[in-house]
Amino acid sequence: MPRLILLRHGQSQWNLENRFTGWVDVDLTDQGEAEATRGGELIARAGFKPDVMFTSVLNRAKRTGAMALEAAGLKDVPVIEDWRLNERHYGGLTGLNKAETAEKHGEEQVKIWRRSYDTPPPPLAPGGEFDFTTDPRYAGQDIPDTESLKITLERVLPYWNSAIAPRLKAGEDVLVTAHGNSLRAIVKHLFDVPDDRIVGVEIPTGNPLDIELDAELKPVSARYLDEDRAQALPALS
Ligand SMILES: O=C(O)[C@H](O)COP(=O)(O)O
Repeated sequence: MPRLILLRHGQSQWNLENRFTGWVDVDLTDQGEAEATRGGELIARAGFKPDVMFTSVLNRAKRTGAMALEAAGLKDVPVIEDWRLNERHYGGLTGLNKAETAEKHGEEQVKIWRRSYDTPPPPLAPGGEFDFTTDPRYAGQDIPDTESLKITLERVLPYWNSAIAPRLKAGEDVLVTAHGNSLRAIVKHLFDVPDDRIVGVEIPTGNPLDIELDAELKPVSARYLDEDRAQALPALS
């Protein structure tokens, strides 16, 4: 049975500062690095040896994956990176402090922007500090200026179907190191979570989510490897 581990990056500088991050390339904190290493140790202890690692193009995910593989003694695992595994694009909220934004717009509005399935934040104004359209990593790509989880899923899922699922269907084991919301999109798809229930799914930083899949890639079992930092998982159907 194919085995999939989803690993959200370790704590980033802007997780610590409570700022909307999205596509900004902030690095891991010391705690984030420790979480990545611990994630790798747990992966090794669980006997997981991925055939391939997929990651986003953002450093916090790439570094978490590299540190985890190193800690697991699996440095030689091939790595494939793609922007479609990036964090959801936080649009005009990018860079703002989450608590200050809640004071300004109200808790309820910020919750809608953060956790509703299909309400995107306001778009990012072009030409500002966080305009990614000139970033060479996205050259030639039709990139968004804001994303809800639904929009995020609509670019994660084609990549899942074309690049990741075929490897699992071929019987390979796969590690995906990515972000809170790109991983929520994958979890929504795999566990068939209804639109109004995905609000309750939170993925902790640096805690490997170990999922055993059947031949049709339906989850057969799922658990966080660090039980002390686990969050509730959707029911297996
Ligand atoms: O992009 C961000 O700010 C975080 O990584 C995820 O944010 P969220 O908890 O608001 O979804």
